[in-house]
Amino acid sequence: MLEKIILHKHKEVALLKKEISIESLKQKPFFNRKTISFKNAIRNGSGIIAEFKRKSPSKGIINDSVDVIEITQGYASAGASALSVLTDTEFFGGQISDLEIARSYNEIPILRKDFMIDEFQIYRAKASGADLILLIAAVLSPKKCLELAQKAKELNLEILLEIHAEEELEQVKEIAHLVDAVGVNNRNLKTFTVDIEESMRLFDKIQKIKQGSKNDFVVISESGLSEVETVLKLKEKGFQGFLMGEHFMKHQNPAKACKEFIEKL
Ligand SMILES: O=C(O)c1ccccc1NCC(=O)[C@H](O)[C@H](O)COP(=O)(O)O
Repeated sequence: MLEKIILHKHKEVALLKKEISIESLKQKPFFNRKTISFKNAIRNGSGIIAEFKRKSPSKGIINDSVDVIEITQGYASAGASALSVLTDTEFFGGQISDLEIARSYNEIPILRKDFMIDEFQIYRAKASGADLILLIAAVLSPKKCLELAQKAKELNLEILLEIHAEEELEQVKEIAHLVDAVGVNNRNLKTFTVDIEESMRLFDKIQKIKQGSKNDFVVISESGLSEVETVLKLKEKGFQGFLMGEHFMKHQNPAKACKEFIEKL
């Protein structure tokens, strides 16, 4: 699935680069805004990163009759530390305008959740109001990952580096000095099964890298989270952030679901 997404992403980005110049992105009002620190927000709040997600390859349509303003404002009022907004259209039904709208109506950090493969997307993330971008180790060579991380830093964006498996820890080592968050994605992208134990297995190894790098990034668990007890177990292990999409979005009132979840933490 990841291969299929990335193949499509290369075509999408090539087309966009023909239509939109980096110079024009630099002229957008959000491009020069002061970003809000995701890392600080995670450390000082509930740790919940609430995701705006209409559909996904694993679940199909989750909720496609949703209003981005109502839901993201609802998440923020519910006590989410940060928002994650999916901007991929083909596989997740998102739009870059979802991010721009969410930015216009919220004052908490926002992750542009997309498959970043080219610096153009980082300029676009900044121009559309993101505070943080996602780098997925499984789809980037170490060289590309470093290049994109450096570009993000140059634009004052924070970085969430996502891993799925132990083999990707090497990549964490390579750019540990640059990242603001390391996330373990519990979803196996071949089988789509989610296993929270993946987070548990990798936590101590990530901590070791963190100590070695002397960079105090936050550690996040992503995907398949739906039980308060699971989040409490992950918190006890040492995880600081929890990325949750489907559990809130499948609810008739995602903001209410988010509020009730955070109240129980
Ligand atoms: O969600 C998917 O099906 C998916 C498939 C292929 C690549 C990425 C995918 N999800 C992206 C995410 O990381 C999740 O949206 C995020 O962690 C929230 O997960 P969940 O709470 O399970 O909706």
